[in-house]
Amino acid sequence: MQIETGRPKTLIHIEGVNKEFSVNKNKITVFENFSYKIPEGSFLSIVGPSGCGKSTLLKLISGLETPTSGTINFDGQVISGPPKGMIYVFQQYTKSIFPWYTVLENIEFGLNTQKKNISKQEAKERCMEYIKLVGLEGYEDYYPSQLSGGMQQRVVIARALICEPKVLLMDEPFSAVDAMTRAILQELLLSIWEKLPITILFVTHDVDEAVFLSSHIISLGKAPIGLKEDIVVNLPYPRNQIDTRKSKHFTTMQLKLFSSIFSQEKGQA
Ligand SMILES: Nc1ncnc2c1ncn2[C@@H]1O[C@H](COP(=O)(O)OP(=O)(O)OP(=O)(O)O)[C@@H](O)[C@H]1O
Repeated sequence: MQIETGRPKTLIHIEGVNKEFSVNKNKITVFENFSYKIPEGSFLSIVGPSGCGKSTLLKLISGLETPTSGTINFDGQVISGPPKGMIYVFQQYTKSIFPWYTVLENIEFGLNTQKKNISKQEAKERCMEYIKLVGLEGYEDYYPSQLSGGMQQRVVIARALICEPKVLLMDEPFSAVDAMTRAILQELLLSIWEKLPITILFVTHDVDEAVFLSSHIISLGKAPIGLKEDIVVNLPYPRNQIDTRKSKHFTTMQLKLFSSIFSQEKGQA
């Protein structure tokens, strides 16, 4: 990955962003003069107390929300709507896949949004590549209702990846599955990130998950504080759920982030 080969290029540049919402004539300021550079090839997690603006930041980067002022550049272009090369994966996988399509057809749908002129055979081969990548080989003819929650989320991930995005935006993608499935999906996601030339932006409430996955973490303060901590996670890849968690660096970082967010949440409660 880029992050291991010296000085990485900035892929996304957030410059002086202000974001305000108006609700019933009340103004909510989420970001004030927020700036940040996201390195190409990084796995960046965004953490912070509830309501600090994690999802808003992801939506601003994806072009689903517009900054009140300031700019966000992606690959040298100012974002003014959903840019090509970014795909959003939501928490609620059940709402993201088509129940009337099989696994293969769901993934083919992703492919068809990108590549119109490929043969049926070529499309099937490409889909099978991604089905294997997410560990769903043998399930290609199953319908979503015949799969577990974790398997459905794998379908969503494969459908996103087949579009060959430069950036995968994930908003709490594993929060609706049980703890063990989540641990398995975390390892799967890391193995994919290590294989593909992709940058992942990942919103999570779970600092443990953020430390396990990320090369970089930003911790946001209560709105409109914006950036509170900017951390490079110096844990070697490949990581796994047992050895990585045994590391002293893992527990130190996890505790530091947890106490910072917990004290802010407690102050608010
Ligand atoms: N479309 C919107 N209209 C009005 N206010 C909004 C809108 N979207 C977000 N907000 C407000 O912006 C602030 C940040 O919300 P956001 O969802 O980004 O926070 P978050 O850190 O992702 O929260 P959580 O951890 O609880 O999911 C909140 O006060 C929220 O009410």
